[in-house]
Amino acid sequence: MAKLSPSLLSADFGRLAEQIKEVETGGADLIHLDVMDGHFVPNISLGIPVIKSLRKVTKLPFDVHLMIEKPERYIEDFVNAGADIITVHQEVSPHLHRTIQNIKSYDVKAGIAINPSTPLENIKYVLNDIDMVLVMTVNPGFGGQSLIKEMKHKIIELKRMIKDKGLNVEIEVDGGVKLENVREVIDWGADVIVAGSAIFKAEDVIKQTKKFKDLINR
Ligand SMILES: O=C(CO)[C@@H](O)[C@H](O)COP(=O)(O)O
Repeated sequence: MAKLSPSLLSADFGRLAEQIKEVETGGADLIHLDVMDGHFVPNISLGIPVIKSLRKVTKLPFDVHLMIEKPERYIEDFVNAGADIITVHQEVSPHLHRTIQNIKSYDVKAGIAINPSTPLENIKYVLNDIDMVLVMTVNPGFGGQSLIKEMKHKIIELKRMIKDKGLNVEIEVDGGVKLENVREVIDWGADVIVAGSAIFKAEDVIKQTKKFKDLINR
């Protein structure tokens, strides 16, 4: 069964604790935290102290997506802040294998994120070492964009690669996932669904999270 990881990027930043409780009540499986540095992506979001404070609010796993340059410098800080999964971008990690080893040395799950234009070839030789691939289905940096249709083929191909190698690697799909297309995205091969604006911009966040869960479990 696929899991739901609501992205706090579209939440009300003045009520983050409350909004986490709402998606938890609605049945969220993880909490997706987007960290942006204004360099790798043209936006700045939240960082280590915010994650540390939010860690007291819930026991749900923290799925931390680092959209930052030189992520290897901050792995220990994010572990100490309470991350359960740390995902770094392939595009900013020339020593990706070393960074993965570093994440795993803390007993935390390691994910690799790839931008829409990044080929699967770039992660082929580290697939054995990771727990998750985060496929960006929008250009990273902002919530509320539309899913890039071509990513369907990437997700299907990645699923086949993982299956052929007999690996236990999850595919997380991030960007433009709505109630209208979540079933389709799961059919392509998604194991973890990230949804930001489709959840937090809804009038009733608890009800909307439940709707996502119902569709995912169908
Ligand atoms: O990483 C990102 C954006 O860079 C995402 O996690 C977004 O926050 C997803 O938002 P929606 O497309 O679901 O609104």
